[in-house]
Amino acid sequence: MTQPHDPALLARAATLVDALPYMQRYAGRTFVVKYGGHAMGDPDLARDFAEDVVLLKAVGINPVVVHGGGPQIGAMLKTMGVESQFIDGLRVTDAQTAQVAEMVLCGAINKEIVGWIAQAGGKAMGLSGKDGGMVTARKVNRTSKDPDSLIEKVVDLGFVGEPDRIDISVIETVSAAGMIPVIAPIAAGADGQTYNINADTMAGAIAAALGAARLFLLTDVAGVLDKQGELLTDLRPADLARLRADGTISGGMIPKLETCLMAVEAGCEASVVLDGRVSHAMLLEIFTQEGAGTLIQAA
Ligand SMILES: Nc1ncnc2c1ncn2[C@@H]1O[C@H](COP(=O)(O)OP(=O)(O)O)[C@@H](O)[C@H]1O
Ligand SMILES: CC(=O)N[C@@H](CCC(=O)OP(=O)(O)O)C(=O)O
Repeated sequence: MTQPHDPALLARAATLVDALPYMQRYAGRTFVVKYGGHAMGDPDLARDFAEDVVLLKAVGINPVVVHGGGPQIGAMLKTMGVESQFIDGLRVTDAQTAQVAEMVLCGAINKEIVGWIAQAGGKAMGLSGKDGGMVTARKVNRTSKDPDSLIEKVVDLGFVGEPDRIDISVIETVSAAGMIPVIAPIAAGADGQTYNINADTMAGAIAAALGAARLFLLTDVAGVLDKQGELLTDLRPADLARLRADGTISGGMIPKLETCLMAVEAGCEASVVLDGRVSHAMLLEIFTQEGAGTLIQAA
């Protein structure tokens, strides 16, 4: 028998041994992973993402995937000659747009992710907030101040919703059956109407309801960056308020961090903003001491 003295082989074994305490710590816990529409464009990254999720399941963690698909909804609407308007990062959604969002998110995208997970050797179950009555949505309204009169006006976003009530039994049943739930951010309201939900918001609410050990938001930057462009590795609620007040965070990062904060204040142990453009970023964050991205914890 040959002795494995090859340093490269020993390094591989060391990597696995280093991961052992993290596997033991998280076995049986739930991780909610938000996979955004921008990250889906690259087939190599999609394969790596599916492998990460299947690996988590194989070591006894319960991954729950919530996906977006904003660019794909936009592309479909464009072929129909419809332009979307966004307010605070939310797509103003009329009845036709809600129908297209449901078709794109619950159809092709959801099944594509289920397919990637199958390719990686896992079993996934595609769902939306409607399935099994998992999520009941309520309508979102925004207010804006009229610059002349300074009177607050309600801005109607149409059929944009946010989770109002979450029944976690469907997710738990699917996970307990050895499958990975893959959830599209569409839900019905108490009135039976279909609502389009921002995928970060959906993931945060589900992570809170499940008391998840981690909420991962995969995006297209290294994490939350300071004004010099350096990665901020650890943030607490007071830091977030300061970064917002001094303009360090803007645009899509504002609702993303609001979601992270809401999730940790409502029962999820920590949220992480991670670079979805980096292969296996999630494994590095979970199974190495160095971690990756920005970790957000409650005070
Ligand atoms: N301080 C910051 N650090 C990192 N990204 C920031 C910051 N402030 C604003 N952003 C912007 O937030 C974006 C991520 O939000 P968003 O575009 O909504 O992501 P996604 O489409 O993945 O949900 C980044 O691409 C970046 O342009
Ligand atoms: C209300 C609202 O804005 N819904 C989003 C849902 C998809 C989404 O959030 O996708 P990403 O994560 O890829 O951006 C939309 O219509 O684009």
